[in-house]
Amino acid sequence: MTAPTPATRPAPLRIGTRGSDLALTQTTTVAEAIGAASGRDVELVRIRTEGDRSSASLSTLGGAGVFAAALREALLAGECDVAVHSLKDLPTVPTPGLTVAALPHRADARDVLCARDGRTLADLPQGARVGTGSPRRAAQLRRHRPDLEVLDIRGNVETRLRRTEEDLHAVVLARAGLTRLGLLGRVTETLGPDIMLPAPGQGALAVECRTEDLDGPLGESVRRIDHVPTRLAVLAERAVLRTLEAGCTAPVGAYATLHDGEPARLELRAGVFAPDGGEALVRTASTAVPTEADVAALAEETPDALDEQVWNHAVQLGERVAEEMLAEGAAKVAGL
Ligand SMILES: NCc1[nH]cc(CCC(=O)O)c1CC(=O)O
Repeated sequence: MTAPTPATRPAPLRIGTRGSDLALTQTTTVAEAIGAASGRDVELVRIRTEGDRSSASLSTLGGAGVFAAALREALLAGECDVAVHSLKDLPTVPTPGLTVAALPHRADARDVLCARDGRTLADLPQGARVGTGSPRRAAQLRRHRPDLEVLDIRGNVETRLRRTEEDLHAVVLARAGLTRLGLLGRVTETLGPDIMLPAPGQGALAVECRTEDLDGPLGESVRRIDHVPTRLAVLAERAVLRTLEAGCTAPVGAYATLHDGEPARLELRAGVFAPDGGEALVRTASTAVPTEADVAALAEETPDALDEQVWNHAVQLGERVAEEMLAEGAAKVAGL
């Protein structure tokens, strides 16, 4: 390869990231993908966030998006050009001036159990102590195993895993995070969506940039790593969360999958769970969506029609399911 002359080579894309091991591996993967897809140089910029500093319980920390807020401020202030977030930690309310330009291919969205002695949820000892900081996971654990003692835990993935060698029998974590950290060996059971409905957007990353950069070379570079099936699925999942007016720590789960065919079908399962594990309201629904090939053709010919002809199908599926759930008392069940 011949190096372009320095005068014409654009400055590296500066990609903002949180400093945790998980955030760094995630951002490195995205940075490499953008670099490979666009041929541009990329560099990582570390941004410290309140969520990383505080050891307070996640559900008591200043509300939605503590992890995302500092990264977004850095992006708006021009300290970086692109921010990489875990989608499930991103509030559904849009930030003026910022746009999620790419949702790359998502990893396995499911939750997993990491237990002592290779145990599964069904064969944990009576009254076992299980750690999670997530009201959604706690409610579903109690639903299947009312005898468990569910403890609120915090900290990064390694810290939480270590507790299974100390005072806990098990912890529940996102499979995607363990995959990225090379820690899949610690998984003793992958929990299906019928047992543990994942958080909306779990396993997906969101690549955000300033809206003003969308139509330029930066937007063009980032959009290359967008993945249609992921975008469809997470739009439906997050529409559930938004319509229920629930935050990212509410006991709400949603999981959508795309099934091939002519037309393709997007299937959504959504649920709200009473914190004590007593009640649950779970609904499934599906809708026809254009095939990936049709979406690619539209993106080429009439990109302005994508919202109307593609993405709205997913959003409306999520809204419809959430509205049905609200009519059946979802807000009361989940304590929203
Ligand atoms: N809330 C913390 C968080 N944010 C994203 C992930 C994992 C990866 C993902 O879901 O994208 C995790 C850890 C976990 O829930 O186990």
